Amino acid sequence: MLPRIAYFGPQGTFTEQAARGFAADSEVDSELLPHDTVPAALDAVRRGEADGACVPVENSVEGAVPATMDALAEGEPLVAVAEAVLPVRFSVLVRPDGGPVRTVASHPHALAQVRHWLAANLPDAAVVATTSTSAAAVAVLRGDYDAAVSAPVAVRHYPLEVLASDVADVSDAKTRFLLVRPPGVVPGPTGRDRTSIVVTAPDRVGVLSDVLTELALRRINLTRIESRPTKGKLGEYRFYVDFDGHVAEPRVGDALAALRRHCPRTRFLGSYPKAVEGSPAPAADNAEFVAAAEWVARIREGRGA
Ligand SMILES: O=C(O)C(=O)C[C@]1(C(=O)O)C=C[C@@H](O)C=C1
Repeated sequence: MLPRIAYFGPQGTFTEQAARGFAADSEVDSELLPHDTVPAALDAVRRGEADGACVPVENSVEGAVPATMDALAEGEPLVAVAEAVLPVRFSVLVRPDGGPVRTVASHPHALAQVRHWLAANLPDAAVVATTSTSAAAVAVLRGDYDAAVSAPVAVRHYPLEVLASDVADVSDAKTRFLLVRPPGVVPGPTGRDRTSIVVTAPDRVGVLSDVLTELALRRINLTRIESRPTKGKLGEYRFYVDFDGHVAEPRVGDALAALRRHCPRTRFLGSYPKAVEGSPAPAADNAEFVAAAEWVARIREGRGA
């Protein structure tokens, strides 16, 4: 399906592992194309140089990945067709000939997940942010820094030594990744799907409440809501909303139409199978919505009341 998958690299990131999982599920052999930033991976798809891109969206400890949120809300639309959730535990990598660790580098999300470990084990090391966990490993190899907080697989790609493994302040931390591609036919519902949208709320009283009410009225379970500034006017926000269900389901379609009436700048970011079971599958009471829509259709056609 997706012969070329761009991902947030370089090689050895958690995102590469997620991309490998998506590639393994694909019916065709996929080539994986590393990019140094999330926007670069997404732009490769927009330019037609890749058929899809794998990007991180949120981490259970540090929250949303802003680079991904912004890049999905802006530019040519892309839609998610699959998600993956990976456990996140880190290795601290050093050069084999390295001396004392005075600097330690990683992606800000990774550093935030090992803050306590660093304070306890490398209290004197200066902490430096890099574009990704693997970019930190590359920089250590180059001699720019002394240690990298990386994905455990990074040591297979770079000739570094493991100073510490299984490092994580929160032992069951997880990161969620999306596989996105240009808009096309939405994969069919599976009965345990998630829909993602981004809504730019007009500046009027109660608009966010209207958005949430449209979902609640249709008994649609909200799984995430995040806000980010639009970067235009101060005080103008986008809301990233994830909920259970698939655009093909009548009540989800109804809700999306209602949201679009409240907020004309609503962007569909995809309906895709959930990677983790959580809230109850929404398929159970879809029947009510289908039956009610059929009742209205019969009235309109003069076949009932
Ligand atoms: O740098 C990486 O290895 C990534 O895949 C990025 C990322 C993130 O953006 O959250 C992914 C998982 C970890 O939580 C830390 C970093």
